[in-house]
Amino acid sequence: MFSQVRRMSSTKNFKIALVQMSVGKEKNANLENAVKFIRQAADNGASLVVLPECFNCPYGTKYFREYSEPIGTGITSKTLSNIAKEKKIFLVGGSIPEIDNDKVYNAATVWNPAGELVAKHRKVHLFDISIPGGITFKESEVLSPGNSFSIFNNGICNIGLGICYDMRFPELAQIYRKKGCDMLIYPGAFNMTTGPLHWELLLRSRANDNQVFVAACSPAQDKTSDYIAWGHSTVVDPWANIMATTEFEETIVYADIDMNTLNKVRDQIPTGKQKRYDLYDVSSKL
Ligand SMILES: NC(=O)CCC(=O)C(=O)O
Repeated sequence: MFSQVRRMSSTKNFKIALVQMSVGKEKNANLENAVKFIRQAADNGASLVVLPECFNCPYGTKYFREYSEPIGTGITSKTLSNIAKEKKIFLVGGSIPEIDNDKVYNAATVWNPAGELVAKHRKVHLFDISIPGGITFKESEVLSPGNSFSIFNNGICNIGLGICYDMRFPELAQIYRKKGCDMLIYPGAFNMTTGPLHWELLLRSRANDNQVFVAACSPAQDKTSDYIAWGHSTVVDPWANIMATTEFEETIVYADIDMNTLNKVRDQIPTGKQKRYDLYDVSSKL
């Protein structure tokens, strides 16, 4: 029922690492910190390394334009490309504020082991919420939304990308599954109001709805920053089990991804084949 975008290898396993790093106001220091953790993750056997949302810039609308840079030619792209090539890994470069034709996007990049850019995702759903006594945030004051789906293949499976608030939209995840994805990755930075309530629930829901692996990577918590991140970088399997997680500290979260897990759940609870597309549909317009 679901199309397959591309299968490249008979290997069925790989190790993923989520770098829950501290992010401060010095862009160069953030880049150096990211590189240090990426090296460590690769040396510990990870072939796919993920950075958090906004890993080179504090998360806040007042910072996005100032820290923005073009993807491809900016210092962050060069740094990520070089380290992916040096360690021969796939690298999901969290997200950064990207500038393009004077518009600013919250954009994730993916680099292959040759250091080539293989995917870019601009956050599709902007984080505009207002919870009195909790949190008010309006990304759309500064950012423009992306308008596309973003899938890459790490030689083992197809992986769909979203950024943080994107995980609240089950349709995006469903379309990725329909397009043949076996894993979803969300660089993200939830907060102390919605994090405790929804972060794990959303990750496990997207995994369970679609029978896919889900990984979400947050910055570490910094109580002195304007925006206090929830942390809790997490990997969930297609049964909705939490495979690996953490709390607030700077650390790396590792998980061994085994595609046999995915085949088992899809055989044993075959919801993918039981959809009633004669009654309903969720479809991509692209
Ligand atoms: N950076 C974000 O998109 C935050 C999303 C969030 O906290 C939420 O509750 O959703």
